Amino acid sequence: MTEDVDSSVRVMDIGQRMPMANNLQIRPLRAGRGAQVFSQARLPSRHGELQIVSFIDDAGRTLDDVAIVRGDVRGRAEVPTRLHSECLTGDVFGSYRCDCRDQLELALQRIARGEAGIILYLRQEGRGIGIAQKVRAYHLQERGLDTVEANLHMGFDDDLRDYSVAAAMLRALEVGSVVLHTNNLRKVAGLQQGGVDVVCREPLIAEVREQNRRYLATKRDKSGHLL
Ligand SMILES: Nc1nc2c(ncn2[C@@H]2O[C@H](COP(=O)(O)OP(=O)(O)OP(=O)(O)O)[C@@H](O)[C@H]2O)c(=O)[nH]1
Repeated sequence: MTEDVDSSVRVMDIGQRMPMANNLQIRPLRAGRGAQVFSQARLPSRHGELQIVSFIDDAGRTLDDVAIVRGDVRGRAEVPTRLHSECLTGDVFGSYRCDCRDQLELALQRIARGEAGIILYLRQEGRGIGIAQKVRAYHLQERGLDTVEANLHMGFDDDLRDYSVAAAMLRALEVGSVVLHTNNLRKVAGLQQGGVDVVCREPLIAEVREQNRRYLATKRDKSGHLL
């Protein structure tokens, strides 16, 4: 490991990179595995000056999950941090079926206000079932099932997400401790189990719309979200 001269996170020495063939194998990180920073770049944005950081796992495989970092987070205490689970429909297409995009915007605004902050963009589409199955879940919801019932009907657990990857990424960023912006206590527990010091939780409440009212109620009543 070497340190970039003007970077706020540690990046891999170019000579330590795994062969290209390995880098092309993109697989999810298994629980308990570690991560290293692979590369980073400036990301000037509508939310100010940010950095985007990519990672590899212990076997040298690149991860699809990335960190959006504001300021110098290394060794810093109480860094505002958000774990955002990918939601193609909300994040990209602005769907009102969920509150994902509003939460992402809120999180970006919050870290833009401060000196430091982190958003981990985790490729956990549909709480881990993927986009194809999520569309099927939407179809079932249009026939009367709620979010959890739809997942169960398809033979999945209501939430397949694992936060060990997120913990490994935060450890790789060498963050001192975090303030986690979430309504989901599983995220807090997941990071703590992964050795991240979570000082406290900050709620992240997005606008309730007619189209996402049932989705939010199900999160509160069945998934244990503090809403
Ligand atoms: N399976 C399924 N996943 C959904 C549905 N709507 C949104 N999602 C996914 O749910 C994830 C967001 O998770 P949520 O449970 O809404 O919120 P959270 O991230 O657990 O909690 P917060 O940190 O408080 O936002 C994203 O991966 C979305 O793609 C749905 O109807 N079915």
